[in-house]
Amino acid sequence: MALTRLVNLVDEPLKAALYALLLLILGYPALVITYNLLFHSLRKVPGPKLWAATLLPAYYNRLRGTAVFRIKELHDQYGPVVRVAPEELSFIDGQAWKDIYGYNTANTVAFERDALQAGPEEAGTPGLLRSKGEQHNRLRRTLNHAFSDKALKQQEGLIKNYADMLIGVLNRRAELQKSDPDRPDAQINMVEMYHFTTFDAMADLSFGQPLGLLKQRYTAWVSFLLSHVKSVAYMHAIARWPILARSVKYLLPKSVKEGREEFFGYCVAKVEERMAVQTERPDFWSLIVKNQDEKGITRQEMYAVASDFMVAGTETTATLLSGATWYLCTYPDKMKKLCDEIRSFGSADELTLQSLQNTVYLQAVLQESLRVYPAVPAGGMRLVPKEGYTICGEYYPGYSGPFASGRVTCSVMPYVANHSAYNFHNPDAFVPERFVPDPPAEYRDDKKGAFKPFGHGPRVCIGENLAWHNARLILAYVIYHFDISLVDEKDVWVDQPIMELWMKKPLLVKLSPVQR
Ligand code: HEM
Repeated sequence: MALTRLVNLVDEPLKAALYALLLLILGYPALVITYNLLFHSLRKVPGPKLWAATLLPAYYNRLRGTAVFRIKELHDQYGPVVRVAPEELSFIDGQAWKDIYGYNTANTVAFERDALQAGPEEAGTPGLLRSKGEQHNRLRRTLNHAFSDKALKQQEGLIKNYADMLIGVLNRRAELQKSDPDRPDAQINMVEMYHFTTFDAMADLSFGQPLGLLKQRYTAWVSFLLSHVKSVAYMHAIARWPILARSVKYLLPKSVKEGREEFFGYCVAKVEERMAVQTERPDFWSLIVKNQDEKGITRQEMYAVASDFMVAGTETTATLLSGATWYLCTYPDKMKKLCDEIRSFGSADELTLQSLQNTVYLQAVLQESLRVYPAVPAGGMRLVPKEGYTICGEYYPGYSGPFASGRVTCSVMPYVANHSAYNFHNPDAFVPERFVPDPPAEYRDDKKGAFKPFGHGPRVCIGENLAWHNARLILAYVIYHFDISLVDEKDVWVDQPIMELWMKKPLLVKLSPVQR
């Protein structure tokens, strides 16, 4: 009414312009929704109409940290492929890993990573996570030297040093817990402890010096990294709306912007300090610089890569260890089996990278932990090639029409695939036995091809071997030295939002040193 009165006050040409504007404001969304539902190239893909019509349900859930859980329910309802946004598809079949994430060959095409998911560029040049094509191939070739089996053997002493330090800190806390349980520093939050250990170890490998977290309990780095990941999740959501995409950087709160700058500035300074020193220590840069070919890596790329390693190689391993600890405490029979295996070693010195490679149950526990509580739960988004592609036997177009980005995004979300009864029997239960060489009959038909916690293809995690060694060593050390139980046995700790990564709560435990 008020609008009609306003329109009545103005003369005819202006009136016409106002009506046109009104039509545009109301008509454009109606046009987009009609197009998305009735004419879109993905209109026949199963899924709820509301999610297909607009971005709102997908990104409302992403911003609340509930998208992955909702998408799991949608797969239960609609099957192995679901249209989860106007131009986005989610798959859970193991074949989708090969089709979407596989290599470029004579018969297959490597899909490009959807850059919107990684947030804006910090370094002026992409590191490993954001690079594409030839630059990605070159960086991968150069950086592989730091992650080879030979490199890992050389790094063993360095990695063990941090596992030892962790046990030292836990011993002191366990003593306090016994003598004065009410002191705040008698609390043992295993999420924090694992973060400190993996951050210190990764900083030593990336910068030639630790952050000193295990010594000083300085948490700013860890909390910065988690808020950085959260900010990337927000920026990702904003960038999906083309009208807002260009202003993403400016929409960030000042504190987050400053935090990101500080983090990157620190990476630059530490790489510079490290490069000023001639050393034979087997950290990443010794191995990379010594072995690089003439194309090598630029200084700017080194800054970006160091920042990638600190983001990708720390929180992930700490998440795996935290998840494994909670599930083991929640399933005492599994904890007992693991204790029997690890405590059969004659001494802690016998726990080596090599000896732990042969521990069947420890390996099964870590695999099952990554299945039920995947460290990268939402996975990596990819763009369907423009000319379209066949995924799981069905052809999907790569052009999504005149609205939004025009590209079709697709992914396999590890949490969704791993918790689906389509792939796994008893999917929500923690059953390491499904990963031992001769699994119980009911788990023999599990579709293990759907389980790819480190991704697949040309962008598979470069740190996978390092992560396995690190996780085996740290968990074995903790189990060898301590009996662990939860402070609050009723709290379902894994009930946490996912903002790209798990927003982990503190995991408070009681520790008592093993009596031998
Ligand atoms: C449990 C531990 C870990 C898990 C579950 C994990 C998982 C993953 C996954 C799923 C990807 C692929 C993402 C995509 O396809 O878009 C990835 C990539 C990557 N990861 Fe890991 N990661 C772990 C530990 C590490 C460690 C220790 C490092 C060491 C530096 C690392 C460095 C990287 C890097 C640099 C990439 C990007 C690779 C590329 O684009 O070529 N990750 N990781």
